[in-house]
Amino acid sequence: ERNTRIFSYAIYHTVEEIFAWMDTFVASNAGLVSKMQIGTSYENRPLYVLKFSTGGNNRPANWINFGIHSREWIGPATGLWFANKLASEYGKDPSVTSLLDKMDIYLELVTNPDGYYFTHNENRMWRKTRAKYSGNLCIGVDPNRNFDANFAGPGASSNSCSETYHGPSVNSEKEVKAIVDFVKGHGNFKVFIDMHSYSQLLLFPYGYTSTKAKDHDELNALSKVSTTALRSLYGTPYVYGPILTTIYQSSGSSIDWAYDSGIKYAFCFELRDTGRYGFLLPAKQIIPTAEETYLGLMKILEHARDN
Ligand SMILES: O=C(O)[C@H](Cc1ccccc1)CC(O)(O)C[N+](=O)[O-]
Ligand SMILES: [Zn+2]
Repeated sequence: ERNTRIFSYAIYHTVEEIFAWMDTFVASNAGLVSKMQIGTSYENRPLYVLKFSTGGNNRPANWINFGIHSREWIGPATGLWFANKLASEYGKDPSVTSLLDKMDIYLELVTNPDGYYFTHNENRMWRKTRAKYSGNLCIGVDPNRNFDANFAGPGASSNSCSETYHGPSVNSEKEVKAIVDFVKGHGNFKVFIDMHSYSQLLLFPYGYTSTKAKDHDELNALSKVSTTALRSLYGTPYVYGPILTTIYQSSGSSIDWAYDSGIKYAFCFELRDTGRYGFLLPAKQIIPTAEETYLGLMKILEHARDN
């Protein structure tokens, strides 16, 4: 019988375990962290966001979401570790402290809870939401094709059985609409990061066009700084660049929408590995992945803090 329930960051957790952890984490960091609900999923699970704030009113903010694709388990696992790291470094690490004295940080640790539950109980390789639409042959919409950014364009599928099915309409997915409404309603986000796996890439807009983003040079230079910091810990190599030329063409993605909504620092991390294990990254790589990613993330957040 386990008399001390210590939460391990070195294993993958179920959605129930993560939700329980959130309440303990918030309770033990009450002055810094609060839990918000931005909506509910298709199957009516809560869409929770952890808010890190040291005061002020609607301060410039950083958004990071994890696990929008449910089979990418390293995302939420990295997010859990990152949340704990931020809380333990505030008041100790000068950079984290100055970041949180000036900006808020919002973390959505389980962005697709229905899909995440499904990967634990039915199909480990599930990617999409679990939404059913009458007239569709298959279940699920790719949430990373459901945003209002050249919706239903090339790099998204109209076939409900496709892994990149864009859904019946823009923001049809409750999990997507909740993010859009919250981010737009807040109106003061400077950073929008969507954490994915795998491939070891740092991507920035655009995916729906070969036209260079107006901030291409700054985002490219920042990507170099971020991936260099990430690689400094364990030598993990990342490739960086615009979505279209670095991975492939895609329409309706979260970061293209965020960027076109005016959030300049819009990035997607494709975490470890490069295909040996792929989505089935062994749990022993969770903490090393989280530690190296923290270094890369901090470079982006520090840049936003200082510019
Ligand atoms: O197809 C995707 O949504 C991501 C690539 C991506 C990432 C950001 C914006 C547009 C596309 C790749 C992945 O993380 O889903 C891995 N995969 O292809 O399964
Ligand atoms: Zn993904």
